[in-house]
Amino acid sequence: MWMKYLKPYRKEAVMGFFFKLIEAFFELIVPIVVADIIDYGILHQDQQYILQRGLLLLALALLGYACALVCQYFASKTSQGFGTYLRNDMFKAIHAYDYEDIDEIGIPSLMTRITNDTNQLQLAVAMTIRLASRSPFLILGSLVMAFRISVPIALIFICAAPLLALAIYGVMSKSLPLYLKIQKQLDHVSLICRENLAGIRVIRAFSKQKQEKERFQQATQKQKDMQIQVGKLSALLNPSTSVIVNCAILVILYAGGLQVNAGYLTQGEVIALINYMNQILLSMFAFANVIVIYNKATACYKRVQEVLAIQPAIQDGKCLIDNQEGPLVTFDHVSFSYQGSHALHDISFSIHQGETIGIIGGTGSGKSTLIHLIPRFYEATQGQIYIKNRPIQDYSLFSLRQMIGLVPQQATLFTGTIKENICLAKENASDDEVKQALHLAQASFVDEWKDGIYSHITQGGHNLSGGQKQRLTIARALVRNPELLILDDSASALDFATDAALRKAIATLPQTTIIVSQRVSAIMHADKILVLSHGELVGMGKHDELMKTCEIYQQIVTSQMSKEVA
Ligand SMILES: Nc1ncnc2c1ncn2[C@@H]1O[C@H](COP(=O)(O)OP(=O)(O)OP(=O)(O)O)[C@@H](O)[C@H]1O
Repeated sequence: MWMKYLKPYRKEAVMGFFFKLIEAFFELIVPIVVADIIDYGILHQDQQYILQRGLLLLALALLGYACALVCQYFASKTSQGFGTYLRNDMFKAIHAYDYEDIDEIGIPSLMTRITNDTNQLQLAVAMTIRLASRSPFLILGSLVMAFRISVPIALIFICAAPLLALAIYGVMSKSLPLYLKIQKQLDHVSLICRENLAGIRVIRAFSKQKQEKERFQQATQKQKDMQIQVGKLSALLNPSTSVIVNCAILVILYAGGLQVNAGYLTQGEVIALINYMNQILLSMFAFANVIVIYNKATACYKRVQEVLAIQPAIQDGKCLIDNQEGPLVTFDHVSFSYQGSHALHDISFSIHQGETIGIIGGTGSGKSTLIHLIPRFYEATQGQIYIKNRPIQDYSLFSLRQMIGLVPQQATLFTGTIKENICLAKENASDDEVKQALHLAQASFVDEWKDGIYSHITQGGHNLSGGQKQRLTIARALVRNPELLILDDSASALDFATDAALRKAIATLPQTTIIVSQRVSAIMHADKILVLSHGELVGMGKHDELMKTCEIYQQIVTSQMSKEVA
């Protein structure tokens, strides 16, 4: 997977790698130049030489800095490009998901995966370019340089380097699992945060601020404790490695001193060896950091891969909806379960063109599930659904969904103007068409606003009342003149008068309509009423027929209509 997303940026990645190696190469030369200054410039009091070498050091530093900048540029370009490409692909994959897949992973998890997890992978890419090449190069380079200066002293390096690696490994192996736990705890903290921000009105309405603050405090406290624990462990790293490095430097000084006295080494070379020792230590630290990032990235990689691996089970058909005769929708012994739990059982009915169908039933009886099968948000587990006498799977999803104007139970609006929200259903709807749809949906309140249909809707439609939001979503479904209008309990926030006016307006339209409602008054005049109970179709017919034949319908009517009708 990595390679697919890195492929378009491979030139940049190679360039970044290359410039980082040049920078490391300059770093390796510095101790030699310093040694020259000590051995020749200071020994012979040659100020000209010291100045020249000093300028060379400055030039090396500037060149190194320039290379680091160029590498940073290419690393950022590669990692940002990689992240963007990956995120776009994930977004595309999520949009193709069936509802079932979305239910399974969950929206908060999808959000974390597309934001945090991809960021972590992006960081791993950048760090691979910036550090993964530099650190091993510097460690090996320093060893080679040490061997070039003095083989016996280089043997001290050979002993010290594995000890250093061991000390770093010891601390890392203990702290890495903690880093992963911290990452999970961070997910938990952000989940509480998101839940609280999204549900702030509910929390205030039930005066649950204190409990929520405590819940948040507990989560952040746990995270703090874990951070301190990992901090304590990491704090061991410095003293332990310093002891090893300083012991090694002591031995280098002692053995180097003997070699200087014997005339095998110069003072400058001893200083260079000490510098190389320090470089090995710093490079090992940097490499350990890369390993931490890789470990975090591995966990994220799995989560990202899961998102990309899901293949939608619902396949697109090829046919377009035409003007064929026959019932618009037919359910033939349809059953449906959510991951094994039954929601609909053996449902059969037909809806003819131009009819108004009412669906009623208790909470959780399967009303929404039933209508979600018509646009193929979910696929029937058993039985067959036909649209105009053709199996629903034959139709292209686009054509099928274009035919339907669905007003979901929860009114969802997007940031933008009212017109932009309405035009979601019909891209090029004119102002007049939008106004007409608003008028039909009893949303004429928009006319009274200063900016009319160009009034702004804030995120989630928070500047509108529940009833206003519902009417706008109804207008959105109406603007495209759908062949089949489905209202899923979408007038629940309207007062009785507005609800009645809305039904009257809709009844003047030629399209087929399905009204799902808990209110008998909303469906009692329908051409056919379906009564659902525990996922079963327990009654079907007109109001008067059901009053005689369906006990559950009678119960619903008596519980609701005693005051209104009787
Ligand atoms: N996404 C889902 N995953 C798992 N189970 C679900 C899901 N949606 C609904 N259910 C279950 O399926 C059953 C039918 O739910 P459905 O939403 O269709 O009922 P409903 O009649 O529309 O209820 P309401 O009138 O309260 O909206 C319920 O038992 C519910 O718990």
